[in-house]
Formats: sequence, structure tokens, C-alpha cells
Amino acid sequence: MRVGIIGATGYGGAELLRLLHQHPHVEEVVLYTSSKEGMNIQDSYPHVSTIYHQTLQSIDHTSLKQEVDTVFLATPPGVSAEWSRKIAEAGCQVIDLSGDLRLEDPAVYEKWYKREAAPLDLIKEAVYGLPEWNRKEIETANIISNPGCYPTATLLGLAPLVKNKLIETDSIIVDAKSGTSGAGRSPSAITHFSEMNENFKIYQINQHKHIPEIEQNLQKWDKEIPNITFQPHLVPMVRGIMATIYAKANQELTEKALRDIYEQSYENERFVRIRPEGAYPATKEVYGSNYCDIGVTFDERTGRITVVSVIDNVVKGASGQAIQNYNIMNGFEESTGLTLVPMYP
Ligand SMILES: NC(=O)C1=CN([C@@H]2O[C@H](COP(=O)(O)OP(=O)(O)OC[C@H]3O[C@@H](n4cnc5c(N)ncnc54)[C@H](OP(=O)(O)O)[C@@H]3O)[C@@H](O)[C@H]2O)C=CC1
Ligand SMILES: CC(=O)N[C@@H](CCC(=O)OP(=O)(O)O)C(=O)O
Repeated sequence: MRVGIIGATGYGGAELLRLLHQHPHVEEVVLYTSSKEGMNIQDSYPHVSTIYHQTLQSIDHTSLKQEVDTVFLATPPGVSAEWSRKIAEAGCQVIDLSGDLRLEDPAVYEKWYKREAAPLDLIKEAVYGLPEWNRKEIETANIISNPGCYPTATLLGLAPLVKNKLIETDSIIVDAKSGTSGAGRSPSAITHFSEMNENFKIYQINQHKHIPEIEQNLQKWDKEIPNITFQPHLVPMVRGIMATIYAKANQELTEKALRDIYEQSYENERFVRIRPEGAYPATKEVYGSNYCDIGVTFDERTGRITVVSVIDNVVKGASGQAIQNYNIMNGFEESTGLTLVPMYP
């Protein structure tokens, strides 16, 4: 198959290049740009030189179907809202890595993203691509809305508790930390080296755009779940997210019963690994891979459950999950091109 990447010069695009290179069903990758037409991808990313030789080309939806079968949009908010419909009507599959099509209520999108929402019919057509909990819908989708990085770690971590109604619904607190690649390639005063090295920052207190995305999905699983507390932080590393999730048990629990529920929930999932009793994952243990690793424990003293969920934000949190969705949409084995062992140390 032939795939196109819009936004190939960004971090999500670069990770798509790395992963698609080893995908056996991808014969051709076409690179599109909004600002660097004619530039060779090697000039932006020397690490893929000799592997990719393409020059970036501008996007023309009228000729798209002659060039590619599937388009990955690794672009900032607003682009997919404008382009997804045209790409789908041209006859191509769309996998959108941005948040444009994730929120079902346009008013909610406009409140949190502070920009105009995509047309409602486009939002309705898009399927939320969290394969572990939404595989059936993804199989027949033509437009995928790839989950955000924090929601991926958080929802995979919370799903067994919420789906099995094990917690006080109003007790969820998510304390999340991310490496700086989550902010994309453009330098900013918040993420540049002197600001972030030997530093640890809280940001967007009670305002992060992933809050409504997490709530929307939790409420689909259990409509009793009210608004949650989710708080992101920046840590001085490049890749990785750790979501530490706290919730109060609504019944008597044992450590073993809790772990059994997590193990059963994910026993058939290739990319979710549950740590054994007393072990908790670190971000480096998923670095460069499509895994989400989860550790869980119950504090009998406080009645609180702690879940630790880690992903590589650029892989399971973005491009790896996008390829997982691509595989499901096209009937390929779900882990095709994604069987990467994490890099360590
Ligand atoms: N980085 C991460 O960990 C994650 C990112 N995401 C989401 O994925 C998307 C891409 O993120 P990321 O790669 O980090 O971002 P970057 O800022 O690194 O790259 C975005 C790319 O989009 C292209 N672009 C910018 N404006 C336009 C436009 N108007 N039309 C078309 N293309 C445009 C640019 O390429 P060019 O100038 O060549 O067009 C740019 O290289 C974002 O929506 C982000 O929120 C989701 C999960 C995790
Ligand atoms: C560290 C950092 O800045 N992370 C980004 C998360 C990027 C992301 O996943 O955003 P989308 O929802 O647009 O895909 C942020 O907090 O906005």
C-alpha cells in the first residue's frame, strides 16, 4: 500500500517514517508539507538519510488518490478539521494524530482548544482509535481520530477500574508527567534546554485539552463518572509519559484480586503489559516501543488504588498507535511493523 504523511517534518511525522520503513505492507511513502515544498526530508532529518530520499510536496487533494491509499495527518490543531473531509472524499483513509476530531461535542472542543471545531458530520464519522477498547469500530472505519498521548496512558490505566465499577466515581486524580517531545519540534520558551534541564514544571493547571477527552471516554464506559482531576507536568527528558492515577476503592479489595482484574482485562493485548506484584514501570522500559506498561497496587490503610501507566508519547501516544489503527483498518495483523523491543538503557 501507499501512504502519505502530512506534517512529516514534525516529531510525529519523523516517528511515522521510522516505523513505516519496517512495515511490510507499505510500499511507498509520500511526504506532504505546508511550508517546505521541494525540500528533501534528509535535510530536515539526517537520521533517515539513505532510507528516505523523497522531497516534500504540497498537498493537492484532487490528485491524492492517484498517489496514496492512506493519509496520516501529523499536524497541529485546525489542519485536520480542514483537510480530513477532502482526503476522505478523494477516496483515501484518514488517520488524524491531532485532537481535531476527538471531542464529540463541538462546543466542548471550542471551549478547551479555543478555536473553531470541525464540522459535526466529520466528527461523527471519525472513530476514536484506542484499539484495546474500540477494536470493532476501528475495523470498519475510514477516518480515525488517534487518541492524545496523555489520554492513551490514562484510559488504558483506568479502564479496568471503571469498566468493573471498582472505584468511587468522584475519586479519580491523574498526576501525569511528560517528556518535552510531546510539545512538538518547534522550540518554545517553555521547553528549550535552559528552561527544562534540571527542572520540573507543572503546566495548564485544570485547563489541559486532554481533560475533556479523558472524561468523554470514561463516561462512555460508566456514565456515573463525573469530571476528573488531571494534571500534567513537564520533566527533563525527551520521550515518555507516566500517568500516576489515584482512585478510592468502593469495596473491599485485595492486592491479588486487583491484579487479576488487570491481567484478565489485558490478557489478549499485545501492547499492554501488567507488572507483577510489587513492581512498577518506568518510562525507559517502554522507550521507542508501542507498549503501555502498567503497575497497580491497593493501599489497605487508605482504601486507595494507585495505577502507574507509562508509554512512549511518540509511539503508543501517537505514531505507533496510528499504525496499530492502520493495521486494524486494513485487516493486517495488529502488531505489523510494531514489534519493537524498547531501547534500554
Ligand atoms: N509529539 C507528541 O508526542 C504527540 C503529538 N500529537 C499530535 O500530533 C500532531 C503532530 O505533533 P508533532 O509532530 O509533535 O508536531 P510538530 O510541531 O513537531 O510538527 C507538526 C508538523 O505539522 C506541519 N504543519 C504545520 N502547520 C501546518 C498546516 N497549516 N498545514 C499542514 N501541515 C502543517 C508542519 O510541517 P510542514 O511545515 O512541513 O507542513 C510540522 O512539521 C499534533 O496535533 C500533536 O498534538 C499527539 C500525540 C503525541
Ligand atoms: C509535553 C507537551 O506539551 N505535551 C502536549 C501533548 C501533545 C498532544 O498529545 O496533543 P494533542 O492532543 O494535540 O495530540 C501538550 O501538553 O499539549
